Amino acid sequence: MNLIDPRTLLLVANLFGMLCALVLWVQAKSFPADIEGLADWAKAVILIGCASGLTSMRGIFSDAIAIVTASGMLLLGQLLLIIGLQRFSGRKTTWRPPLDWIGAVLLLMLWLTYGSHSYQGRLFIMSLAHIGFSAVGAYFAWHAAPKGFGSRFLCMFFLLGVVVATWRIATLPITAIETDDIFDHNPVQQIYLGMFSLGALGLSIGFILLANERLRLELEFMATRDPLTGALNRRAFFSRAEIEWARGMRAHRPLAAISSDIDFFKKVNDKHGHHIGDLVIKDYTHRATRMLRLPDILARFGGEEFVILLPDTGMAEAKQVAERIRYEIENQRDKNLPPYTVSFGVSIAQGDAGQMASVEALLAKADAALYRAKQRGRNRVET
Ligand SMILES: Nc1nc2c(ncn2[C@@H]2O[C@H](COP(=O)(O)OP(=O)(O)OP(=O)(O)O)[C@@H](O)[C@H]2O)c(=O)[nH]1
Repeated sequence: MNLIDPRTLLLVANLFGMLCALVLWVQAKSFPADIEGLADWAKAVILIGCASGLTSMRGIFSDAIAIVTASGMLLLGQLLLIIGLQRFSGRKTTWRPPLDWIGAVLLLMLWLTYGSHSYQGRLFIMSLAHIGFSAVGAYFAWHAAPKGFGSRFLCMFFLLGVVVATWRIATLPITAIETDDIFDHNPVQQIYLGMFSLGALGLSIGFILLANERLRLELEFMATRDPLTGALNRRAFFSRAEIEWARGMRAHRPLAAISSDIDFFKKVNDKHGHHIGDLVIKDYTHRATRMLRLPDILARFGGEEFVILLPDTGMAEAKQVAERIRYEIENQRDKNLPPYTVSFGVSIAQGDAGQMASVEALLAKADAALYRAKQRGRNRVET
């Protein structure tokens, strides 16, 4: 029975696989350096493609090439998929036990080819190795960030690899005809080959999707966040603040803004160096953020200057928040950082139309209050 010519299917799937390798290669060259693993995947897909190509040359090339070398390339390709995923996830790469196992499998393959001439034995061993790699791949794909469609798609194709190889082992006894031909006309073998070829293609597409999702998140982060602290930048702050402003006005709810500035920050830099200055800025961001509620927005406007927006918050409460942060910064010191203090200026819009014209006007009032706090000795809250 001939469902579809297996050689044709293998050839077409490999061709698409090579195109995916090209895409992965271009991505590896053009994506930010911290998105790792793409080059490993490109190499892996090429290795797996070449292994399938050699396999399809059974009878033309010697068994040492068409069986043993092809199996070695296939296993190395599968290992590279895992290595690529480990790099992508920022994990330590594990070459060593897997390379030893691959060596052991190849010795066994040599014996099954030239010693016992067991086609079924070779299928069994290779399916077993495939189950192992696919299961590990599914684990890493599931845990890869971002946990979006790409990670799930990739995980599904690895799991499909586990299922297909398990099914192939389970059907070995009922297809136990010693044909010694990978392209035998047994439908189980044809489905296995087809699923295997499409599986490699699906994995490549999954990894491309995953890497693209990571890139999109990184670009989004770069466009909206301050790189030093991870706090919102000025542009992102205003787009969020406009929404809160409109919401507050419509519901007649107050909206508070707190401007803050680290005191004598120039001295911190001069005395302890720019690196410690950076750590102080990060420390302030981290600790102030921890003391805010979920709808509150903290943004770094540049240097040591920060703005906090508190939706649905009146003057007394906003002043309390600023005072709490000021007190915490002054009294709960990180022993590895120099002591520092922060000044605050608080302003609110009551939520009544006509009372204050815009977010900019609200911030200007908070800045004026901050200026007074600096004038009146720093390390204080003014309204
Ligand atoms: N380490 C570090 N320093 C920065 C950064 N951005 C700005 N600065 C420094 O922050 C200092 C701000 O100094 P000033 O504006 O004079 O204010 P100040 O010394 O904090 O004095 P007051 O605000 O009046 O209390 C400058 O020396 C800047 O070089 C940054 O990202 N990292």
